[in-house]
Amino acid sequence: MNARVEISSQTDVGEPLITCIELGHVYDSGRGRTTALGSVSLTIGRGEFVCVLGPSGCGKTTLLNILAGFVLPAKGVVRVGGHAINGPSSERGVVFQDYSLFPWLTARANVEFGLRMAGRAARERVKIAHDLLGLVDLPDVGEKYPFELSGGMKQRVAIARALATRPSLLLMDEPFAALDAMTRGSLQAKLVEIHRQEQPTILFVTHNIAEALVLASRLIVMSPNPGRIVEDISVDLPRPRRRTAPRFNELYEHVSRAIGLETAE
Ligand SMILES: Nc1ncnc2c1ncn2[C@@H]1O[C@H](COP(=O)(O)OP(=O)(O)OP(=O)(O)O)[C@@H](O)[C@H]1O
Repeated sequence: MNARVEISSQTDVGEPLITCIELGHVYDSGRGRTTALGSVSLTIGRGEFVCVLGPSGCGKTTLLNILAGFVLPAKGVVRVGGHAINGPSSERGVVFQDYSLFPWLTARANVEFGLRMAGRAARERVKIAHDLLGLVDLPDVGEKYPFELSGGMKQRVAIARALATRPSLLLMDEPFAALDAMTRGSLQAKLVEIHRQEQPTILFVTHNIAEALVLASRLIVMSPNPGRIVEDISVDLPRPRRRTAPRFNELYEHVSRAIGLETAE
């Protein structure tokens, strides 16, 4: 039976933090041009937790990299906090899938890195790193190097590092994709808790529909050729989210269809 599912779209985002107007990007590799983003218009409010979903190649990472300041868009307008993006900034914390910690620095020095770049005093850096390593449940690993940490621990340190400068925006590109299911579940719960406590705006790219439904208050579903937004869904599930709840499954099925998946993951 294919029951009709009521889906509410996001309408009121409160005070906007991110504004994209007809954002487009084309990669020209010399061997051909790829339109990674067609025309993306999007407003994200302060404090929202937004997951971006969509099949491979629909432009999720490109959108994230534009917001991070790593990629200059070919056309359109993009503003964060009312300002145009000119490059990377400590206002925007970034966490990638592959941990991307500096291997020659201890966990504590990794967390302190952005603060050091910003010229913050040593005593203040030590205190912030200590507090953030506590927040991600790693109070005792400060003097360890990345090679001494598990994948889940490294990703916790990467989250602590991204939070150190208290960015208004946290950009996360499949940060838990390489982790086993148990570690992934515990980091999802940790991130929900961090969002509740610190209230950063989070833009989180994932392929995993269940993960998006556990985390986000809003889902942006994208489609490829060219990359564009096809659905903007308000996640009306109470917290803590239960994967067995009928509404969870309804939304799961709806998003699967929007992405073009026939079967559940
Ligand atoms: N540096 C690049 N040079 C040329 N083409 C690129 C480059 N980066 C991405 N592309 C192309 O742009 C399109 C969008 O890529 P993007 O990585 O943004 O998609 P995605 O949705 O994040 O994919 P995935 O889920 O597989 O990570 C794809 O067709 C990709 O091949």
